[in-house]
Amino acid sequence: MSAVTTSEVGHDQVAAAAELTEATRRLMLAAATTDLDPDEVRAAGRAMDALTRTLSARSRPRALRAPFDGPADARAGGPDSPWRSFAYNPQAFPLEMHFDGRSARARTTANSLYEGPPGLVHGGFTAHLLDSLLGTLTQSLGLRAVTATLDLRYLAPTPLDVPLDLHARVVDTTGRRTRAEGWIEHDGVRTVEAHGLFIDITGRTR
Ligand SMILES: CCCCCCCC(=O)SCCNC(=O)CCNC(=O)[C@H](O)C(C)(C)COP(=O)(O)OP(=O)(O)OC[C@H]1O[C@@H](n2cnc3c(N)ncnc32)[C@H](O)[C@@H]1OP(=O)(O)O
Repeated sequence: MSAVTTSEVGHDQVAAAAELTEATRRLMLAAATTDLDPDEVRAAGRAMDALTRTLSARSRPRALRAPFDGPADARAGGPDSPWRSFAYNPQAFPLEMHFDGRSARARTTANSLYEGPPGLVHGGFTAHLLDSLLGTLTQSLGLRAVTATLDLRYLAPTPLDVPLDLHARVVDTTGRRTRAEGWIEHDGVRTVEAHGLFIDITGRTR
């Protein structure tokens, strides 16, 4: 079944979905870090199950998603016009991206939900962040491309709970192949860098 995009539902429904997604992320963090007594934790779990039943009364087959042109529209608004990735999917790590020429940047903080080694961000989540930033940058340039390769170098530990700066740029495009690179830094120290190859799938039906 085809995905439902935000261009197919009303503005207020889109806004409500974004608010619910943020509330769900707050709930996930609270659930992961609560130190309440066992009885209170179980009561909270029952309350959550009741909410799950309420929300499931009418469902879509997939999470609501942004239309393909969304990042390009944000780019057209200039570097001060942000694009918010994963605004309707609480499982994914959201990013507020800014595009400028063939570059993109974002600033975020990873909380306890993204922990790998104690106090540090899991390498799978930093890969997710860089794939999102590089992939959305290519998408913002109008390329309908998917990741063919993503080479990562974990240079230094990426800490939780502090501002992380992400950068990406398109290196070149030849035929269907676009190469892009990006990195994450904290306090001027580069912790992860990525080189990606994105292949244009224009014309492919699935
Ligand atoms: C917030 C939103 C996030 C947005 C960003 C998310 C990005 C993603 O995560 S996308 C999901 C992950 N990626 C995928 O699922 C892709 C799965 N793979 C595929 O669909 C296909 O293998 C695909 C499209 C990459 C290539 O298949 P196909 O269209 O048949 O291309 P094919 O004809 O084999 O190759 C095309 C060109 O790419 C090259 N190529 C393809 N794959 C690779 C590869 N892995 N390494 C190097 N080169 C490759 C080929 O050599 C060929 O080059 P040339 O044109 O110079 O001869």
